Amino acid sequence: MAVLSKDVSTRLGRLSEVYLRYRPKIGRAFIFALVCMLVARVRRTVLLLRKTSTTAEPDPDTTKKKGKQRVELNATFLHQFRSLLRICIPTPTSPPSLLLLTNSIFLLLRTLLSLRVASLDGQLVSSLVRARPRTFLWRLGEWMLIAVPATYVNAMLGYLQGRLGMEYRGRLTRVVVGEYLRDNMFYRIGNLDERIQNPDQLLTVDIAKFSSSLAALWGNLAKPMVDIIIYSIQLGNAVGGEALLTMALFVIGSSRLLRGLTPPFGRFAAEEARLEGEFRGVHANVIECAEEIALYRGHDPEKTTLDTSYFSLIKHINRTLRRRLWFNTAEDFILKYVFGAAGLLLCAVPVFAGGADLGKATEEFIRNRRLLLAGSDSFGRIMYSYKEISELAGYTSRVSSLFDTMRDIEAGKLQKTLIATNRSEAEKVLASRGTIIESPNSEIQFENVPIVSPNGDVLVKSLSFWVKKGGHLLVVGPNGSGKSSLFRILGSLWPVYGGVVRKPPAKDIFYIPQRPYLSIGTLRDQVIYPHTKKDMLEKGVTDEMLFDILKVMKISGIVAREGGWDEEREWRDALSGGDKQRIAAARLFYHAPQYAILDECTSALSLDMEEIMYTHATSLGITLMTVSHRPSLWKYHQYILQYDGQGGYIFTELDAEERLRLEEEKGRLDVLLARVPEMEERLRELKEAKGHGGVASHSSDEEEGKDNALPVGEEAKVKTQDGVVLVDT
Ligand SMILES: Nc1ncnc2c1ncn2[C@@H]1O[C@H](COP(=O)(O)OP(=O)(O)OP(=O)(O)O)[C@@H](O)[C@H]1O
Repeated sequence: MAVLSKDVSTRLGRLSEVYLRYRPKIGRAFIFALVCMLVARVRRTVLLLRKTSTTAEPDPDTTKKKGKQRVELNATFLHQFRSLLRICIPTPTSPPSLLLLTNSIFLLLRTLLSLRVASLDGQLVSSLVRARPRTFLWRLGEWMLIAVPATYVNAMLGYLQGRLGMEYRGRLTRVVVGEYLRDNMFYRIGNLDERIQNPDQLLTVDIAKFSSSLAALWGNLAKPMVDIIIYSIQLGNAVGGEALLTMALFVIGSSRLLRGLTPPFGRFAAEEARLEGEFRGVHANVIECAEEIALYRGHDPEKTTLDTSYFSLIKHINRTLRRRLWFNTAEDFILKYVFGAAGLLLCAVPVFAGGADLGKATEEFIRNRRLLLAGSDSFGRIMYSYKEISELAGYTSRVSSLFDTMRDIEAGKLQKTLIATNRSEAEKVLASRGTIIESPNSEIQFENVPIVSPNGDVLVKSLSFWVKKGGHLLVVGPNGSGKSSLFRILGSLWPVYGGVVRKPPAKDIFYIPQRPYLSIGTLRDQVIYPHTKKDMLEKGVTDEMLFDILKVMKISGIVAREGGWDEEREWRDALSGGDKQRIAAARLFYHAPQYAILDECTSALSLDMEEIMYTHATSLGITLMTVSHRPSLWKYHQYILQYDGQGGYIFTELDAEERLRLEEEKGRLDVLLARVPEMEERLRELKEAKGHGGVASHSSDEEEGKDNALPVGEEAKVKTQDGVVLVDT
């Protein structure tokens, strides 16, 4: 037994002799193997991404399901990310590229400074162990000298990251807002499509989060990668390639384990952003409709809605926090303690391999330990970045969904739940397209145009009518029959699903809606909207002329009352309903377009103000298209488009004067007819009273007629009561 063990130990001794003799070569071979492994891994990833990125168009079915979209680090993410990145960093010489380059230089500087500090640390401890105070003081001085650039570099890194975030945000916001406000996209997103629920949240919070997350990505991912390579080379030289390879395998294994344990942070981030948007939307609604809610005393239902929305949000955040707690525990355990122990083992290799004196061994141990700590910190950052990239994927998916939806809407690919009873017919109608032609003679003409709501409801199957200059049109019909929808088509808010629409350019048609819109700005801005003061002056209009316009609508007093033309206020709350409608009328007079659509815009005006508005508008040469239920407005129109509410309509010339006279006649007759039973009763009573007076009955008709005649006094009574002649006696 003893012989055997002696034999084994001799062999081990020889083996370690061989190992020590060829150690540098073995180390180099292992480092080579490590590099080959890394290259193979990167190549495999790139190939996989290339293969999948060709089919990486976002899946509409997945994006359609609100809040349930898959957010993963896959080819779809890369595809969306690349599109957004092209906006954030358009060219290699654009300002964000230069900022990124500066950032990278500072990141590299920090790594080099860290290397120097690691080495200095080792030398400081070594001089302590060797009891050399002079060397110690020199090294300490050097250490303090390095601290100056090191602190500056750290501060610069924070500053550059912030600047990068702002640069990305500015570029994205400019592009998105440009698209959002082009061609009424803001209307179409909310009304014709249902994919984007809270564009305001996307445009403000989500873009900001995406930008800061993207700005942090470079520092959290690229820098640790560079660090790991540099530290690995340094460590490889110190502890040998074989130890490094063992460590690398260990790191790869545990990182896989951690990745497996990572919850879907991307989906969590996207869902949180969506719920935040909903919560914000409910608050915005309370602010917007404060007066109505207050007058209805609707605080309880509003509170319930707010509570429900907030509860959904915090429920989600709590769930995310719980998942984060378990993940952070596992992450900390693996990264700090398991890696720490492995690192200590690794640093101990050169010490046990022996040879060096105590001072040298201490110096190497401290330096290696420092390098290893920095390396594991970098590795930790990469692992942490995985979580951050997942969140970035969430924001990427949110911001991209806005771009994708806008692109689809532009191409006419809308997604909206159909409520129409005949779904297949609705789908057919929505899939077809009509023609819009700019009218050469500035006339408006609809030829067989269906009026279809965005939900696929066919309101009018095929509508044909025209409006010529001076031929004022009245549109009437039951509620919800499609009167306003006609003008949505005319204003290009809704698509034309068939037939031909001929119309003048958009600038020639002015719209005054049911609810007068008052913008954020000065009193002057309210009258000239959507013009600016500059436009107004270019048009040759002065404040005095605006004042005269207000005088027509008898609202010029508002200028003094509100503190002058340049006064800014929350006009929505500051003006009464009638004031708002008079301002809207003044706006019409200021623009004096060829055509004006007046959609129930005089409901808060008195009859005399209404008359002033209509007569002044016609005197300015504006052709009016009015939607109104008020018979008092009929006389201002020459044509009528009357919906029957069943999909049918009549378009005909309107003899307004005659119609109004007949209407008044009919009204009077209705009053008389309502009094007939009462009068009959009264006559019967009078007859009876006369009978009781002892008058004998006569057989001849003539006699009877005489007997039944009312006494003069009674007849007069009836006349006085009603003010009209009821019975011609
Ligand atoms: N953005 C929209 N999305 C879906 N459906 C809509 C939209 N806007 C209007 N509708 C629907 O289209 C139909 C016609 O609406 P429209 O506003 O044209 O009615 P209207 O005849 O002007 O009614 P009212 O006299 O009450 O103003 C209604 O059933 C309405 O619910």
